[in-house]
Amino acid sequence: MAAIQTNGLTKYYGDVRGIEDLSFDVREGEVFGFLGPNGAGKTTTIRTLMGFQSPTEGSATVLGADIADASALREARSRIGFLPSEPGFNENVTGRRLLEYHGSLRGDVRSDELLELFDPPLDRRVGDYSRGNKQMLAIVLAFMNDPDLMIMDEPTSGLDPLKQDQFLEFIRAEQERGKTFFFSSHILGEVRKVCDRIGIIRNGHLVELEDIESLLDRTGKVVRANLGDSVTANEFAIEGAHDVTVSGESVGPATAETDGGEDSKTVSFTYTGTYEPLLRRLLNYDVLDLTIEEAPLEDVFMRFYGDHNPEETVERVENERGDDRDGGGTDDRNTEAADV
Ligand SMILES: Nc1ncnc2c1ncn2[C@@H]1O[C@H](COP(=O)(O)OP(=O)(O)OP(=O)(O)O)[C@@H](O)[C@H]1O
Repeated sequence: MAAIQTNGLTKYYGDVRGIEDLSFDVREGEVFGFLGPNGAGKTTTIRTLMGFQSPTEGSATVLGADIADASALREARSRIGFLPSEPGFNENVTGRRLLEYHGSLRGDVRSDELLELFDPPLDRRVGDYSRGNKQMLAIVLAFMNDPDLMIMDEPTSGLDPLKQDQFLEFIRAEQERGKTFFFSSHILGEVRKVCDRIGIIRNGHLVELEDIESLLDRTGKVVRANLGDSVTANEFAIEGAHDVTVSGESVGPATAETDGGEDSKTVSFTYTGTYEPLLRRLLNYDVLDLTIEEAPLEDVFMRFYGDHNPEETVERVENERGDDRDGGGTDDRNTEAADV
């Protein structure tokens, strides 16, 4: 059974599209990253899956419970942890009080262990917490009853880089214990560290769904080299190099015919090939500095989906996915808001 299954899930806010026709599944035991730029529909998806709002059309199950079935969803939620993007706490009480309160409602089997990793100042008023401390408290509250499925909306926001890494490491360890994760992010770097598969959402549509390695292979790397010798764009017209730039000025895609006429010692481009030809080419130069990094997510969108009509992209993805669907779920329409 899939941990999460959506079928044509759609949510409109009046005339405003939140999400449209989302169909995907999250398998038990996997870490699934849900990526998209601001306003893409990530929070809408999560809030709909949690039963906080009802879909306009389509259906979904979470740990087997139909999100339109309030009592089934309530029961399933005892095994689901939720980490919202902006935890809304009662700011007048201490963290410890909230911990006790949540523990009495949902159970507490591991807050001591969690507090060793994520350590908000429990005896202070939550209203005096920094954003990072609030997020750490939210993490402890979400995990303290040891849920099987964790749904998280931008979970690392507010955490400093060290805590972010610690949190991602924690996710990996939890996955080893058989836990399932569905989380939204707009940071490709963080999802690549932990996710098995990712879905990319844009303008409310799912435009990509695949395992992380395949996506990164297609995305390519951003290469930037400072050379001791002068270079022109044409010299890096190797297969797999895109948008070769010298001196910070784009000269367009490199081809054998193209030579931007630039004379510079810095070259940068996106590269989608294997490393060997790239390194061979670089060996012809006196390389003073070299960085090879993942492309920012926004660039990924621009490269693959920049001018495309989302509907066309969705059609392509659907065709590519073909028989990859389980086909479960119901065909409920216009369901009532779940009472959770
Ligand atoms: N309560 C609401 N009322 C009206 N429109 C909404 C509401 N919530 C979201 N929307 C709209 O739905 C679309 C998707 O928003 P959503 O918050 O789901 O995106 P997101 O991917 O989570 O963005 P972000 O990363 O900025 O949080 C946006 O156009 C947004 O303006």
